[in-house]
Amino acid sequence: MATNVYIDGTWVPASGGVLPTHDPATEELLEEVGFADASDVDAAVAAARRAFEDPQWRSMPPARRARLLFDLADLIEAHAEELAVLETRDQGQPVGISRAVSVAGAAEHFRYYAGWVTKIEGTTVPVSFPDTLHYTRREPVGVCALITPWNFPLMILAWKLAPALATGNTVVVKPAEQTPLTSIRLVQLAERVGFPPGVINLVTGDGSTGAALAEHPGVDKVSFTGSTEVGRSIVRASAGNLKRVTLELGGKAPSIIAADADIDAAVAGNIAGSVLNSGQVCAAYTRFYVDRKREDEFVGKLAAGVSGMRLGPGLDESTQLGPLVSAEHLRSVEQLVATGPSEGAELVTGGQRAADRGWFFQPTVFAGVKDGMTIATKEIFGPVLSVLSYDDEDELASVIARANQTEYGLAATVWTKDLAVANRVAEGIRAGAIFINMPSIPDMAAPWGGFKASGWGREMGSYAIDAYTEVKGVWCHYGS
Ligand SMILES: NC(=O)c1ccc[n+]([C@@H]2O[C@H](COP(=O)([O-])OP(=O)(O)OC[C@H]3O[C@@H](n4cnc5c(N)ncnc54)[C@H](O)[C@@H]3O)[C@@H](O)[C@H]2O)c1
Repeated sequence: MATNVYIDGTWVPASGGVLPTHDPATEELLEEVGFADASDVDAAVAAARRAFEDPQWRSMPPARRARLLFDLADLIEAHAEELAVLETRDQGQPVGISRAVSVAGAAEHFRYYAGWVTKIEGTTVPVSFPDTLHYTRREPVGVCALITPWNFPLMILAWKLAPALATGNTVVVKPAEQTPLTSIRLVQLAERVGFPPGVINLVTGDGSTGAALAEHPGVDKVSFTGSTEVGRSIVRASAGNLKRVTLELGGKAPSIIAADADIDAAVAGNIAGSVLNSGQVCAAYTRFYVDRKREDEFVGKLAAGVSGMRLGPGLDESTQLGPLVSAEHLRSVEQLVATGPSEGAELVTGGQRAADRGWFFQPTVFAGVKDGMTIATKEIFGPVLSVLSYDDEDELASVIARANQTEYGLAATVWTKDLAVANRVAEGIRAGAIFINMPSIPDMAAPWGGFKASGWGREMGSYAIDAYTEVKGVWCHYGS
């Protein structure tokens, strides 16, 4: 079954063969899934188009569409443990994170957008043309390609699928090749809920499958979460028919720790905000700008905190840090970490692969990091924390300027008891989400997305309703 793709309500063998997916904790082959080629993508897009035009979906009463999404949320919860274990086996994250963040987050996302379905309203507009009523309608964009990454595969698919369906679109889902299993399972659950055939299609495959979707003239919108580099190629590929494009891309979030911060709370919160899922988080805090007066204390406690964390397989309930997702990603983290000492940073703890078997990497802290160093500028996407420093709070403007010296702008955080400092940082940092005295946590009701090269558009809340709809203005002349 896993080697099949889901097109027009039927599981059919993929035309491009199979792709392996591995358990990152053991390196063992977990399963082979279908490798969809361009002909599968064609078929999936055609099915999504037919379903989009079919009155069975197009004219489905909103309350019925809402019911489908509520039912899917319930079914996810009914299969919560199975999904959590599957996510951990495929992705590596500790099973507690799979339960509390990935699965619970996915179910709540479907429930939240189920609530929206019956509340997507237009407006009336007081146009100056005489005897004329102007009103707006919100209509679905059409066929949406949902292309997802490997770090939170189930939850990020929910971020896209729930609002896309809530607004009446049809979709072709393309999960990351490293972690396709929970996306396949989610689509199987959606099938049981009773979405009409063709509303949801799934093509597993690698970047070539994603590229075929991004280029396809039958796709109206691409919603992509992944690397900034691939995001750029999606924009280029989408130019042909000027697809709508939403991009959630990379990050290099700064954390500013003021002299008056409660250092114990700042250390705990920054650890939570940086090494969750072994740092494979787009909004992970990675650059720590600490007032020099508190630097030694902060570095010491940060290093003690991360080096005391339990590394292990995600299925072990006591594990706090799981493996990285793949051998390739482990190599990339190792290479970037190696630049730290060679460019003059002080390695305080970690810095090495943590086991011979499984793609584990030690949580790593560097001190004495300078702004231009590779570890302070490149997205590492691993448990690697770089501490920089600044001289005193009069320099807040310059700290903000240094924190802004990055192509990214997804998230940032500040740790202080002074509300004026907190709000100056919130105002000055060019990023889509600023967390004051707290770890970075997305919430389905709040906008999520990046400034600069961290992306285009916003997901979540009412912003996702905007992202998956077109606005139509209707002019109605009723005079003689
Ligand atoms: N901003 C956010 O909300 C957010 C959330 C999670 C992850 N991310 C980012 O995702 C990245 C890690 O994920 P990744 O390594 O899976 O990203 P990636 O860009 O390598 O892959 C993401 C997806 O795109 C597909 N893909 C690859 N090449 C493609 C192409 N040319 N055309 C179309 N699709 C293509 C992949 O198969 C995969 O499904 C990090 O940069 C991280 O910051 C961002």
